[in-house]
Amino acid sequence: MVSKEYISPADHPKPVTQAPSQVSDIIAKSKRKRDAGVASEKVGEHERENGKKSKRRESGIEAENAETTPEIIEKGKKKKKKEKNKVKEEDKGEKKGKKSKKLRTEIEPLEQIKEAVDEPEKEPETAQTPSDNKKYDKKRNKTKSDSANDSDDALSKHKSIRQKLSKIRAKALEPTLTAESLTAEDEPILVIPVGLEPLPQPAPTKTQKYSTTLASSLPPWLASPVVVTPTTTVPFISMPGLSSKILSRLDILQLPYAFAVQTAVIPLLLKDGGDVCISAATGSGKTLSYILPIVQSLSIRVVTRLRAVIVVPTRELVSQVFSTASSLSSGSGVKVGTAVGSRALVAEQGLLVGVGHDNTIHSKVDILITTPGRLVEHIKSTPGFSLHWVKWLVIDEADRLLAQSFQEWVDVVIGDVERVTSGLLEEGDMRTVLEDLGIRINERSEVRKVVLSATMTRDAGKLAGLKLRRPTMVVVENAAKPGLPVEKDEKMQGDDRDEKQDDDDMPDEIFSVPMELREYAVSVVNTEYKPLHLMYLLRDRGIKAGTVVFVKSNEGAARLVRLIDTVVEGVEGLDKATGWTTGLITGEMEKKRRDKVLKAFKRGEVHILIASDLISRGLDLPNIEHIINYDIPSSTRAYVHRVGRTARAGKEGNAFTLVADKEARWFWRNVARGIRRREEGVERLTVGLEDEGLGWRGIYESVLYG
Ligand SMILES: Nc1ncnc2c1ncn2[C@@H]1O[C@H](COP(=O)(O)OP(=O)(O)OP(=O)(O)O)[C@@H](O)[C@H]1O
Repeated sequence: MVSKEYISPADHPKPVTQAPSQVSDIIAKSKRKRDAGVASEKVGEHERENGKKSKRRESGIEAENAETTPEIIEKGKKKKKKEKNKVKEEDKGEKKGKKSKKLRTEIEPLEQIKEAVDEPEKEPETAQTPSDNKKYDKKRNKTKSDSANDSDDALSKHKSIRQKLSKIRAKALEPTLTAESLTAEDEPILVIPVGLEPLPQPAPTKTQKYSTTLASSLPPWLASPVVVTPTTTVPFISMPGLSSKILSRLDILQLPYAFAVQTAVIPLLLKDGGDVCISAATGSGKTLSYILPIVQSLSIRVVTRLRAVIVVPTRELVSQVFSTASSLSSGSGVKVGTAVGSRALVAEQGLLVGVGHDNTIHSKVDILITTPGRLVEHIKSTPGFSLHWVKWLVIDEADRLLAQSFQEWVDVVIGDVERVTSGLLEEGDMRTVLEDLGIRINERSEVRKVVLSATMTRDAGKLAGLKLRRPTMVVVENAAKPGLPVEKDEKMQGDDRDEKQDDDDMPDEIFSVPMELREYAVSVVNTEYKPLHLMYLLRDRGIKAGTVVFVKSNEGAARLVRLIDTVVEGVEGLDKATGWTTGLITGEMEKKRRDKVLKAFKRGEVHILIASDLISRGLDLPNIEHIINYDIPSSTRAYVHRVGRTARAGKEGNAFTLVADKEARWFWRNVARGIRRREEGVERLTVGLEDEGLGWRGIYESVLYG
């Protein structure tokens, strides 16, 4: 049995184990210098402190003397009084400052008039109660007893105030928009309410609101991404930095041209740099954009160590990414492994780590593709499983993964890789000194995070947990038909929709679907006959295969399969005429059964695949031509992923959504208008029901009502 004790921090090789003696001398000298600098700074501080103390002593002596001199007492009182007045003035100013800007602009001229007119009465204003009056008298007496110099000062001050007031008065009486008809004789108090009346304002337009919210609420790296148009393409052979081995693999795989996302992301990841977030439509080739640089960078390694971890949300996606990584790395010696919850943990541990002759534990894989929950299990309970050497951390379908906690996976995984990184940063001090001396050292680089989705969140708060370093956002976007950002309130009003499910759409997010996708809304006149609408649609559009029908629940999906099968069986020869064979795939099925159905669908033995949202993300099946949203998706984001199972890698595809009356408002606002898509937009379709008791309807009715 392997034990965790085998991996002590001392076992981890450090980038620099021993500095050359000459170097250590220099470092020691530089340290002494630094220490001396700190010491002299401290002396300086000490001296400053002494200076302050002596000043304090001096003022202390002054104060002592002052106690014995009546003139100085008087001066002190005056000073206090002045300070008191100053505070009052400041308070007044602060209160004024709190008024809204709008009110200020409207009221200010009026207040100036009011102050000017009220000025002579200002003093009595402060003495309203008998006690106030006494205080006021006292104040006056005190003022009278002031020295002759002071009264001269007061006189000149008073004069200058009066001059200022007359200027203000003159200015305020100039005709203006707000106080056009005012004169000095007007009673200001009567005029002020006029200024409070709301001024006519231009009605705020929705477009303004969207653009400002989106731009202003984002940090600069999210607000100004690297934008690539989806039609951009270059031959891999002309892409700088690709090794001959990789080029020959691409050649074997018959992939001569890089897709748009790959043209931007591959060169970025081949160079050193910060983390990268990628937002590109479904089926645009995001997987290859990160697998390729990872495989190339690892193909020069000597020892197998866990250096890349790719996290995806489902087991199906683990298999899919594994297949891309394996085919690209074939012949390079890079070892790819998977970790998924469906396998026994112990069996999987044996596949991921092994014990060498010298009893040291080593990783059996360079790249691990895993679901988040299983990754956490290995971190916590697999002896010798370590993220210490991890150079790449990929989070695919990031918006979904970040929305779900899976044993607090973000904290556990990021916490683990951050520990490694912070260790490197400490070593970085030493590195800087060495590099300053012109000495290059071999170093491990920081963990590089690659975060992807077709509906990448622009919520910086959600991304914060990933602790991104110097991030760059890459967006593959067409500007053909800009969609309006989704507005949260609109969605929440969506009839019988589940608010919680809608929560993953941020207000003001903009989504895109592939340009090759044609979209239709099929209106469901009578929801009782919804399954029939689906069947008529299939029949009328001549759809025979390559179709995935999305249903909102596992139960609903299973029910729909039974219903269609029964109706089809009820009409003699119908199954032959339509050519339909149905298959079911939902989350509650065993992985083995799910794989079987998917394989049958891939082979074309299953024509209509009825599925829950389990396969709505990432799944890449080349023969999907049609997507049917039998149940309306739970959010705009969910719609984008569902329909993205077709029209992939530049191929054409169709998406149909059955829309009941009560869902229409939400659909047209959020899906039809809220997504960037081809010029044609979403087309309306209707299917006509047969008369009662006739044709398929007759069979359907007899199945349901006997
Ligand atoms: N350069 C290329 N040339 C031809 N085909 C490619 C290229 N890159 C990727 N593909 C193919 O495009 C399809 C879609 O790629 P991928 O699954 O990576 O899309 P994606 O952007 O991850 O989509 P999603 O967001 O739905 O997961 C795959 O079948 C893949 O093999």
